[in-house]
Formats: sequence, structure tokens, C-alpha cells
Amino acid sequence: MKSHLLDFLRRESGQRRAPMLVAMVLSGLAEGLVIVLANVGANSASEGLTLTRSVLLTVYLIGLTTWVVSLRRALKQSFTASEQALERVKTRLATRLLQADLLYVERQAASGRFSLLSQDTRLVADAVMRGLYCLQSLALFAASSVYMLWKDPVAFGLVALVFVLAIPKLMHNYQQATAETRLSAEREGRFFALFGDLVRGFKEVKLHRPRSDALQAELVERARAAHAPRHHIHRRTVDDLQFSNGIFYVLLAALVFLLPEIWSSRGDTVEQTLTTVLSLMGPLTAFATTLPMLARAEAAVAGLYALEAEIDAAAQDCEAEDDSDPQASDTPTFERLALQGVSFHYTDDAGDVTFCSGPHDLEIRRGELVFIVGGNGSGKSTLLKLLTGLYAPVTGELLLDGQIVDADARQDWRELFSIVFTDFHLFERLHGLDNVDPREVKRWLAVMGLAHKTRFRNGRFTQTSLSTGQRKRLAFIVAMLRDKPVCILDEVAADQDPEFRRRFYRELLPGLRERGTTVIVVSHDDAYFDCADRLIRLQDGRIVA
Ligand SMILES: Nc1ncnc2c1ncn2[C@@H]1O[C@H](COP(=O)(O)OP(=O)(O)OP(=O)(O)O)[C@@H](O)[C@H]1O
Repeated sequence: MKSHLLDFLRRESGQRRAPMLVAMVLSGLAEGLVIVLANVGANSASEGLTLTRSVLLTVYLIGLTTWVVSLRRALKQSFTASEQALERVKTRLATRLLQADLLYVERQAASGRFSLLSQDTRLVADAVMRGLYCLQSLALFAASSVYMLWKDPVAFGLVALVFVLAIPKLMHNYQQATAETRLSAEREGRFFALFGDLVRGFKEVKLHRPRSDALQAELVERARAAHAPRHHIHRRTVDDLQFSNGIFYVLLAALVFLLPEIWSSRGDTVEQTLTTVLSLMGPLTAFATTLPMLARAEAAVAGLYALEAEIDAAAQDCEAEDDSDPQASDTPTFERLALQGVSFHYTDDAGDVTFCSGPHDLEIRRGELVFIVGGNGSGKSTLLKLLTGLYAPVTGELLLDGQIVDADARQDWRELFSIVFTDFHLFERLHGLDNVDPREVKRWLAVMGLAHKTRFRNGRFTQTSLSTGQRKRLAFIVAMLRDKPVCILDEVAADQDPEFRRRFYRELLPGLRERGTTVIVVSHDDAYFDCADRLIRLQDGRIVA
């Protein structure tokens, strides 16, 4: 049976696995030795042992010390190893995600799958620790069994037989629990996606009772679907516990009541057998109670690796782009940017095309102020994602001063642009702008009418909980601070008051053009179309003028 959890430890924690496992097994064996020695000590008089009690006590203390030291070592190592392993996986996921293509990230963000990451990683960290305890329990179980084999081979044979018969059932249940946990986790992702919708759309939901009721019904349904497999898992866990406890006590009854009846000479050994068999009970219960958690962690690791494989696949297409030298792209320049026969399409889950953008033939000259206009859904934002190299064209080429931009030069191409999307995101810090001049930020805050609303301190804005229009102005400032040759503004004026809108079109945009920035603006404000050097009109994904 393939264990994703063991695979995970082997792959991610490298060298540390062997000493950790040895220490854990040693601690189990040492604990077994301690229990056996206590038994031997208790019965030494009746058994007429030649070993003195002081020798027994010495070995007992050595066993006890070994147990404490090795357990402590194993737990410390396991903690470090699992944290290191998770840190590696998280780092890898984040790094690869940064290389993945935008379309993949847009789809995953909508599915709510990323929200399970934190839950899954915590589960794995806890399970590694519990799994090692399980291993220790097995070692303790083995030590007690060896003692039993020595003292009472008949009892040992009976115990072994029962376990050989019981283990396939427990392992079968374990595999079922792993599969059901994965199913439950996937459904939980759907629940959290809708829950996220509820939080983001809370205002709308709160206003409208039928909508709130319908949403609640769907949330309840998704929660029920996510928890249905868990009910099975818990029922099976209870069954397993009762089964393992049940067979244990049936075994005990057989050893204490039945066998001495059938085999009269066994009457003398009953007491010792009872003590030894009872010492098996602790590790057995620990094992049975840990199995469900291990099953959940197995499923979590499988989920993490599946997500990583997907991100990897999404990043592979963009791999060549990362060969570009980040230093070389500090001050990119150009005279003409062009799209030649560039097209792109969105598909649905069945792979059917839902919207086609292009083919586009378009040229932007340095220093131009260009407006992209067109109705809702005509493909303006999609064109911008193609123009900025965020979507890879299905056909056609990007041209920089007449030269084709290969995949390995696409990151350099992207460095040409700073952009404010309609669905912009304001990050906590100005990442990558460590040397920004605070006076420049202050000047922009004043220009944008935000000086009394927020300040720039220690690389971040002191207040970002602003009105929609103000947040957009802040996003505009961040784009300006990036100081790129091309500035793209997607409906930035849409949420602004008339006075600011006038300043935006009549003063800010011409000001940018005067300082040499190429400006591309998506706009529905036809009253200001005269500000543009050129209009690009889109309809149904095609440039029509
Ligand atoms: N990530 C996406 N996945 C699938 N389809 C998309 C995606 N983004 C946009 N679309 C679809 O592509 C079409 C063009 O969308 P786009 O956002 O480019 O239009 P737009 O002209 O910018 O619209 P608006 O003026 O409303 O912002 C729409 O039909 C939209 O449903």
C-alpha cells in the first residue's frame, strides 16, 4: 500500500527521517523493556530467577533513560522535520504559483481550492507527530509480544492469529477513510468558495431575504455534502475501536477462562499472561485511535501533491519566461509595440470556446495616449491581458520594435507596463519598491486628494480602508511609483466624482504623456474621448476601428 504521508516525509525531510524513525522505534522498545522488567521483577521470587533485584533495577533504569532520551529526541526531530517539510512545500507552491499562468490562477481562485491549503498543512504537521507515536506503539507492542512469546507461546500464538485476521480489515477501513476524506475535502472547497461569496457579497445578501434564504439553503446543502463522508469515517472509526477492543477482550476471556479449562496445566500461567496481554492494550488503542488522523493526513498530502502537480503544469508553459535576467529588465525601452495576428479564447469546463479575442493587429507608439473603448464584454480587459503578456496568445506574435518577442523575453516585455485593473488589488506593502522616495509618495497623495486620508510610513500606507474611488486613486499612485514606460488604466475614472474625472482626463493623462509615458486607457467616458491621440474600438472581441 502506497503511503503519501511516508512519501512526503521521505521526499521533503530528507536525511532526518532515518534517525528519527530509529529513535522512535528505540523508545518503543525501551518502554517495552521497562514494562517487561517490571513484570519480571514482580514475579522474580516466584520464578526463582537468579538475577538479583538490584541488577533488574539497574537494567530497568537504563531502559527508562533510553526511553526518555530517545522519545525526546524523536519528537524533537519529528517536529523539526515536519515543519521543515511543510515549509519546503509551501515555499515551492508559492514559488511555482508565481510562475504559473494567469488563467490557471483565475480559475483556481474562483474554485476556493487555495483556501484548503492552511487546513491541510496543519493537519499534516499534527499527523506526523501522531504517526510517530503510532510507530512507537508498534515497537512497544512488538517488545511485549516477544516477552509473551518467551513466557507463553500458546497465548502468543492466539494473539498473533487474532491480529493476522484483524489487520486486513483495519487496513481496508484505513484506505476507505483516506478516499472519503479526500472527497470530503473537495466538497469542503466548494463550501468555502460559496462562503467566500457570502462574505464578499454580504451587503447584497443582507438586503434581500429570498436571496439570503436561497444562499443559506445552498450553504447547508454543501456543508451536508462535505460532512456526509465524514459521518462514514467516524462511524467506521467507532467500529474499528470497538472491534479492536472487542477482539482484545474476547481474546482475554479465551486465555483466562477457556484455555485453562481445556488445558489444565495452563492454570498456573494465567496471571502472568493476563499482565502481558493487558500491556498490549495501550499501544493497540493508541494505534486504532491514530489511524483516522493518519487517513486524513494521507488525503491532505495527496491533495497538496495534486495541487502542486497542477501548479507545476500551469507553470511549465511559462518556464522559458523565467530565464530572463531581472536586472536586464530594469529600464526597458521601445519605440513601437505591436500585436500581429494575436488571438486568444476562453473555454468552459467542457473545453468549448466561450469567448474569442482577436485576431488583433495593433501598434502602439512610444508617448501615445490611446483610449480603448467598446461595450461591456467586448473584450477590452482581455485585450489588455494579451497586450501586457499576461495571457499567452493562441496565435500570432508580440513585436517589440519589429522583433518577435519569444517566450523567454516575455517577462522583459511585461516589465514595460504598470497597470491598474478594474479588479485591482492593493497589497499591504509596496513590494519591490524598497527605494521609493517618501516625498514622491507624499506628492502623489496630495495630487490625488488623499493626503488627509492616508500616509506612507515604513513602506506601507497607514490606511487602505477607503472608499472605492479613493482605493482606486491609491492603486493609481502605486502604478505611478512603479514608473514604467507604459501605463495602463482600466476604467480608473469610473468611480470618481465629476471634478476628479475632469482633472484625470484633462490634466493627469496629458501630464503623463508630457513626461514621456505611453498611456493606454480603457474608458466609457465619451465626453473625454477627444483627449486621446487615438481610439481603438472593440466589438465582440475584435478591433473594429
Ligand atoms: N477569466 C475569464 N474566464 C472566462 N471568460 C472570461 C474571463 N474573463 C472574461 N471572460 C469573458 O470574456 C468576455 C470579455 O470580457 P472582458 O472582461 O475582456 O470584457 P470588457 O470589454 O473588459 O468588459 P467590461 O467593459 O464589462 O469590463 C466576456 O464575455 C467575459 O465573460
